[in-house]
Amino acid sequence: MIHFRNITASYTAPNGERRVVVEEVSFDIERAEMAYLIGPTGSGKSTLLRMLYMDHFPDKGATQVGDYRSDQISDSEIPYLRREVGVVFQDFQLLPDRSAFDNVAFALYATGKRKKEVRKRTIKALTRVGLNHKRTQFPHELSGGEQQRVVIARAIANDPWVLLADEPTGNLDPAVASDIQGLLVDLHHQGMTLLMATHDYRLVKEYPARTLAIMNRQVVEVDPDTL
Ligand SMILES: Nc1ncnc2c1ncn2[C@@H]1O[C@H](COP(=O)(O)OP(=O)(O)OP(=O)(O)O)[C@@H](O)[C@H]1O
Repeated sequence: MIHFRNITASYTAPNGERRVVVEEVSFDIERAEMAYLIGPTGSGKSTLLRMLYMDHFPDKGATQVGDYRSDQISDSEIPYLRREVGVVFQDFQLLPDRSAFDNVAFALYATGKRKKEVRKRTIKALTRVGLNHKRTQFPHELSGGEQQRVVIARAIANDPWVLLADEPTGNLDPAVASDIQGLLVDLHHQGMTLLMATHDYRLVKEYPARTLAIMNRQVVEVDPDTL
């Protein structure tokens, strides 16, 4: 499960001024649950996700992801936490000079897996996203939607129990965005915990799920039908 417990988070501007993003926020995401995170630009959606893969730490309170707590985790444990957490961003961040296969395999080699295991997991992940037949192609030979499928394959190759998606469809045409959202929802139906930051209320309505909104530094539950 995921816990946000009394989280206050901020950034310090170059002039030293502290800008509070969220204040005294608490909520939980159960294992195998799906939830959207919505809110205006700059409201703190990415910041909440970053606090789950421990790329940003709260000033007050603690986040918990599985067995890892932000106030107890050591630097050396962070890579282990990140094996349990798949992350998908809007900008695909694929290596341009590597094939789809190698982009996924690269992430697995980084965790010290052997060649045979890497190959097995890479093919499994590319098959799950429907792109194994294009595994030898380079990112520039793939459409935006296909590139995002490779990114999702890379994120799930380590079999994480939770997927954090930050505007994963933000750069895609509406029809392709729906396809990718459908793929993420399928993964959720297969048991993946999914927390997704989005601006795209159309997708929230198309694939309704628990919806959390950041408003005035707080996180509140909203009814997706009212969006
Ligand atoms: N590294 C940083 N240093 C300083 N301020 C930051 C940093 N990252 C984010 N911020 C500020 O924190 C606030 C929250 O940013 P965040 O990216 O979490 O919002 P968001 O809801 O994800 O926005 P968007 O919808 O535009 O992606 C914004 O005011 C942003 O300018």
